[in-house]
Amino acid sequence: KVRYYKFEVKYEYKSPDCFKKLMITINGKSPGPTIYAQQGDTVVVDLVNSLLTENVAVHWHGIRQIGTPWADGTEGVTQCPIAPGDTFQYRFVVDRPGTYLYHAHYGMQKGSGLYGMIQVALPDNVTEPYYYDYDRNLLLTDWYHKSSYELSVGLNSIPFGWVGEPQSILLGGKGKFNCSTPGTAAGVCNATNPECSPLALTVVPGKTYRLRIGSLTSLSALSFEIEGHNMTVVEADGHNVEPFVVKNLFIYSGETYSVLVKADQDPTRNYWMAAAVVGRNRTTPNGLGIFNYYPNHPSRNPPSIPPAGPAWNDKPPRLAQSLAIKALKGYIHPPPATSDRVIVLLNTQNRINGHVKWSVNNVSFSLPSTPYLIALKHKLLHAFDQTPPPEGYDAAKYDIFVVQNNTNATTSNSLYRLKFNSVVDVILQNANSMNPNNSETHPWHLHGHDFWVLGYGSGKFNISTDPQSYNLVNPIMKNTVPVHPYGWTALRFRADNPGVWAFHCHIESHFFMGMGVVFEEGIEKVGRLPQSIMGCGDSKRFSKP
Ligand SMILES: O=C1O[C@H]([C@@H](O)CO)C(O)=C1O
Repeated sequence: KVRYYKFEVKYEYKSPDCFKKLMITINGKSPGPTIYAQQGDTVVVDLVNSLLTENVAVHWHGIRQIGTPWADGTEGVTQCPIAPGDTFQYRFVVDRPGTYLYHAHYGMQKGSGLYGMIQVALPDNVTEPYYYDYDRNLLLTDWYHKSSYELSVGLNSIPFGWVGEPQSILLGGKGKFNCSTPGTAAGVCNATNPECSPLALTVVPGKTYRLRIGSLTSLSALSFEIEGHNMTVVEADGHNVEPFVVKNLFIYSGETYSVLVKADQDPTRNYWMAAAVVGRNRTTPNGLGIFNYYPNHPSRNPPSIPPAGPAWNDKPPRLAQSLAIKALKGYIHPPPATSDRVIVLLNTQNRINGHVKWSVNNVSFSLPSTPYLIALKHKLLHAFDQTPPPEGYDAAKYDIFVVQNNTNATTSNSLYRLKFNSVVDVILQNANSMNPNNSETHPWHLHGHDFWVLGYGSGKFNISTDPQSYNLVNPIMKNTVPVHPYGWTALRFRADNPGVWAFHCHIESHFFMGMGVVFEEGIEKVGRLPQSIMGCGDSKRFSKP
């Protein structure tokens, strides 16, 4: 079946957290419409760029784009940006059931509100290996009052202007900024604006809900909880997991989870839903919503104090959750026992020509003006740096626990070329940032694939001993995974999807500052590229019919 959507993308004044600012909406809303489809369907989205003076591109996060690498929506990698006034048609098959996301993938536009969720149902007559009465979704985001332009100019300036902590956390696009915060200009914040009434999720007492939770924060790692209720995690990034019960769910930007929640508490009242920042010293108030027991009024505040959330710097429970996620028996995709290539990616923050950057093996990523997919397919080899990026770093000499100068860091748009169908291991190695005693959590997202998560560890990855601890029995497959502070995360994937695929930190500002790499595989197997992706850089000449 074909699922057709028309998305009109434009700027509007909105007050999602009571503070009025320009934001990007889809058909007048943010989050945009949820895309509903069934496994095997073709999704068609006609994206109308009504931003007037701004380009756009939309990425379908978690959809592998098998056979349609040009529909991945990654500006500079798989397509030229969509110019104002243009309509671009995305057409792709959703080949796996589960919970996915979509969001802008052009500059730092995601942070302006261009995002939503994708739900892919099982084929008829196939049921989930768990029971629920109703299916709901919830998108978590963080929210800045400055425009994404102001934020990106700061990041690119000397001296460096950091984006700082967001002003609000939004649940389903709604939050509540305290309008009496000092420095808030008169007239821009209105606490009684109905646009910022809290999100209410209405439940019928006694029923079990499958709650599909996705995070598309620009910066924040979150802990989500529903006051007084346990949640049973059953799905992660579209894969069934061995169920485990949590009181609070840690979720990083780019991840999705399904949890089962039973409305089994006192039905005469409502309960708080709360999302708290973790991993960074939080100054953002917790995002709140109402878990509304029918027939209580959805706007009736719960009688209790909202949950405070866990301490931001309590790391062990976060690592423990990562380690708890295992593929569900009966749904295990066994990984290949060995790999053909191991790429170690050292994540560092450093200064290049006075600019603060993030680098991978001392290379800070920049996008070429001709998208790689077009450059490689049409052999425009001058379009990007042909020097292969480093396979690793000098682990014997590098102390990950201290601030390092990394004076050899450079900016480059080179990419990793993978042998088609080879098995690749990627080790994400975290390190100290430019601030003493600080290492951050980075959620890394791979386009075009699901990867096996083979393991997590603390400290420096040891290539001769740590692989012995890999989980090759029931590892989960995911498309986004955290690398914890001063830790490592080991992934394996098969380079079997012809195309060019970004792999990057899903923190908007970190990717903007260079924290990413690109993989190419099987470019010769990619079919004829559509005209519609052309028109920028050296691809101008192909855009003429
Ligand atoms: O990229 C970043 O820069 C700041 C800080 O390290 C410099 O002010 C921060 O917290 C980041 O994540």
